[in-house]
Amino acid sequence: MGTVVDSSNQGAGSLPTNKKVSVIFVLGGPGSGKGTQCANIVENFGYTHLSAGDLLRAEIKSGSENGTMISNMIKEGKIVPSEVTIKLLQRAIQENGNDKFLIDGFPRNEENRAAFESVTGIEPEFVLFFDCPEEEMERRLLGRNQGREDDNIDTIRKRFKVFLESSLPVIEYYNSKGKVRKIDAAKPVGEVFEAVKAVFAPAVEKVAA
Ligand SMILES: Nc1ncnc2c1ncn2[C@@H]1O[C@H](COP(=O)(O)OP(=O)(O)O)[C@@H](O)[C@H]1O
Ligand SMILES: Nc1ccn([C@@H]2O[C@H](COP(=O)(O)OP(=O)(O)O)[C@@H](O)[C@H]2O)c(=O)n1
Ligand SMILES: [Mg+2]
Repeated sequence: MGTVVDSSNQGAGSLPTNKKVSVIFVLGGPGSGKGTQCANIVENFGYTHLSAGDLLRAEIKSGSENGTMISNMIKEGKIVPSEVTIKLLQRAIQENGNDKFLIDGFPRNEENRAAFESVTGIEPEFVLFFDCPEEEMERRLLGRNQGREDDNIDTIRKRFKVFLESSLPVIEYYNSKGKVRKIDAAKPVGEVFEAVKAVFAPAVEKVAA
């Protein structure tokens, strides 16, 4: 597949159709509140929310040939090969009229990160990182009640391990590039959103004293 990267388009990315988009990666452990806060950001700042997990679950439901493989990986808390997830993300971006996207739960490992960058040419504007202790995330996941096959204690433990071993290094990578905006996600939803708003609100110019 051909990758079209317009080198004059500094900072923003290009997809193979050459649609120029601005992307924010929304990362954090399972249950840290990514989906909840993305809904708030959509309402207030005009982004389109793309959850990698939601796209994978929709792919299972659609009866796709990859459905069984995806379903087995989600039940084990494993990360689906990036070519599958990236195809779903690319399609969702191309089908949408918006040019501003929150990509939630992706990239989850180095393979996700490197493949997305080389296939799409997109670099995130920044990474929103929801930092939350495991005990709190566990409590939230066990109370989520969305009927998810992976919200059971065995799979939750596996997901935490994958987060520490594979996803945190991606956050570290972006941190070393100065791109991470870390949020204390252990607080109540409204307080977390206040911190999120401070990241999205346009910088106020400092007035010289
Ligand atoms: N700040 C918060 N305090 C308490 N519960 C929360 C908070 N944010 C989200 N939740 C709840 O925790 C669960 C997981 O949140 P969700 O947004 O689905 O997280 P993620 O997408 O990171 O897994 C949901 O039931 C949600 O309502
Ligand atoms: N980039 C991604 C995102 C999710 N997934 C799979 O989908 C599962 C659920 O992801 P999710 O983002 O919906 O989960 P939460 O962090 O919202 O609880 C993960 O545990 C992985 O099995 C993946 O394989 N690759
Ligand atoms: Mg989620």
